[in-house]
Amino acid sequence: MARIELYDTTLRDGAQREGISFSVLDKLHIAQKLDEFGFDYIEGGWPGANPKDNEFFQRAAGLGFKKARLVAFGSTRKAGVAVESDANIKALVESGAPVITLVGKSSAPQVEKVLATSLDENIGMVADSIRYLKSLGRTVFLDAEHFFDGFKADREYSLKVLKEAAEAGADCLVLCDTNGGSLPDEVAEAVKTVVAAIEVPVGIHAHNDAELAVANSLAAVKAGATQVQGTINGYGERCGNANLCSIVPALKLKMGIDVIGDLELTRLADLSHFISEVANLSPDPFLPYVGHSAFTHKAGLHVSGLSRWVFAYQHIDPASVGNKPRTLVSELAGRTNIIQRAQEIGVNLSPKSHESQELLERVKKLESMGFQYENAEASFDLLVHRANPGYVPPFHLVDFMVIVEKRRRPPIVACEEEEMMSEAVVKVRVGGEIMHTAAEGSGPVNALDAAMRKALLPSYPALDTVKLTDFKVRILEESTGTESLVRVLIESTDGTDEWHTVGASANLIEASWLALVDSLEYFLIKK
Ligand SMILES: CC(=O)SCCNC(=O)CCNC(=O)[C@H](O)C(C)(C)COP(=O)(O)OP(=O)(O)OC[C@H]1O[C@@H](n2cnc3c(N)ncnc32)[C@H](O)[C@@H]1OP(=O)(O)O
Ligand SMILES: CC(=O)C(=O)O
Repeated sequence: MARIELYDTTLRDGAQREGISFSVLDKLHIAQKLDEFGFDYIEGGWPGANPKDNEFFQRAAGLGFKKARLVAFGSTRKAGVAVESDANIKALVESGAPVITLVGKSSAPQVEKVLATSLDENIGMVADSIRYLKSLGRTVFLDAEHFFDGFKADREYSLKVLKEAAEAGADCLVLCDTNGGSLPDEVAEAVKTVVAAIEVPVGIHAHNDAELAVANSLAAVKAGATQVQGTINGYGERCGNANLCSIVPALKLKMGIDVIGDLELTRLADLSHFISEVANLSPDPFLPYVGHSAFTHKAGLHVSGLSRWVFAYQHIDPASVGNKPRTLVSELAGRTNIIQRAQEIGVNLSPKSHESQELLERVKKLESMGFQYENAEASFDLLVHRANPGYVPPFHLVDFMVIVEKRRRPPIVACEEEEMMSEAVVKVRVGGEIMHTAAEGSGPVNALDAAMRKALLPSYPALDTVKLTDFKVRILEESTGTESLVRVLIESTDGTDEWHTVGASANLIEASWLALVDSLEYFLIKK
C-alpha cells in the first residue's frame, strides 16, 4: 500500500470555526507542536487574507520544522485575470511556502452559479494557476472544492477539471466534500473512479456536516486516497472538519497503516488538549480516543467485565493514544466500581464482603435522594472512610443556625439602602473541645463557611489554603417548585489539588452545608 500522508489544516480551516481566533504567536506554537507530532504537511493560512497570516508566513520560515512541510493556501487566479498579476497568486508566491494548496472549483453548478463564469474559464483558472506555481518550483496540491457534489451533478466535468489539473502538474488532487453532506459509499465510489482514471495521487478533505467526515476520510483511504486532510479536534467551518485525532489512530491501530510512530501516537491526547487550550475552547470530554471520558466506565457490568479483561469494554488500549481509563461511582455501579475506587484511596474491600455491598446500597440510596457521586469523588471517598468503624473524623458538627435578614434603614429612599445580611452560628466539636463561633457573610453559605473556618482554624491552620472555586445548584424536581429537592456541587482547591463534593436536601442551606462540610473534612483527611 502507498504511504498515507497526514495533512493538518487546523491553522487554516480549523480557524474558520466560529469562536476561534489564533494570534500569530498561537499559530507559531501550534505549528511547532504539529511538526513535533509528526504531520507531513502543516497548512498555515491564507497569505494575503489578513496581516496575521502574512506575518505568520514570514516568521514560520524560521521555525525549522523537523519533518513537516509548510503549506500556504489560497484560491486559483480569478476569472479573466492573468495569473502573473492575480493578487492571490502573488501573495501565495510571496509567502515563500514550499508547498501551495490551491482551492479551485470542480463542480459545474458551483462554477456557473457562484463563480458566475464559464466552465472552460474555470478550467483555465485551475490549470494556469497550477502551471505557473509549478514553473516556480513549488509543490502544488489542488483542493478540488465541492468535488463530490460536482461528481453527482456532472461527473464528466468534475473529472475533466481533475485531468486538466493533473496535466498542468498538480502533485496531489485533493477531493473535497466541502458541504460535508456525502455518504461513505458515495465517497468510496468517486475516489475509486478518480484513482482509476488519473495517475496523480489523490487526497481527501472532508467536512462534518452530516457527522461523517472521519468515516468518509477512512472510506477514501480504503478506496485509494493517499493524503488525508483534517484538523485537530475536528475544528473547522460550520460543524467542523474531519478530526485527525480520530483519523490518525484509526489508520494506525485499526487499518494497520503506519502513519505515525508508536511514541508520537501516545502524545495524541496531549496534542488535542494543547490545541483546545490555545484555541481557548474547553476540551470536549466526549471526543473519541482523546476525550477525558473516552475511556470512562460507569455501568457496573462494564467495570466488572474490565476488571477481568481489559478489552471487555474498550476498543483500544487507552495508553496507546495517551489517555487513561477511569471508573465512576453512581447509582449504576456494581461492587467492582466501589472496590476499585476504594482501592485508589488505599482502602481494600473484598468483593464478597458485606462492607462493599453496604457501601453500594448506600450510594444507590443516597443517589435516589439527590446525591450524585460521579462528579463528587471526594464525597464518595468520605463515605468509604466513614464506613470504617475505626475512622476518627477531624471534627463533629453539633449544630448550626443561619439568619438571613433584609435590613431596612429609615428613611427608605432607594433600594440601594436596603441591605441583605447573612449570619451563621456553628457549634463544632474538635478533639474534646466545643467551638462555638459566629460569622457574617455575603450570603448564607459564605457565612457558614466563615463560621466553620473560625471554629476549625485554631486546630487546623492549613485550612486557610482551601478555597471554594465553584458552587453549582441543581433543582431536581422542577415540578414541585420551591419545595423541590436541590443538589449542590462544590469544587474546592488548596492551590495544588482540586476536589468535588456533593450535598442534597429539600433545603438549599442544608444541601450546601453537607457539600461544604465534606469539602473541609476531605481536605483534612487528605492532609
Ligand atoms: C472551501 C473553503 O473553505 S475555501 C477557504 C475559504 N476561506 C476564506 O474565505 C478565508 C479567507 N478569505 C478572505 O480573507 C477573503 O475572502 C479574500 C481576501 C480571500 C477575498 O476577499 P474579497 O476579495 O473581498 O472577495 P470575497 O471574499 O467576497 O470572495 C468572492 C470572490 O472570490 C472569488 N472566488 C470564489 N471562489 C473562488 C475560486 N475557487 N477561485 C477563484 N476565485 C474564487 C469569487 O468569484 C469572488 O470574486 P469577485 O469578487 O471578483 O467576483
Ligand atoms: C478547500 C476546503 O476547505 C473545502 O473545500 O472544504
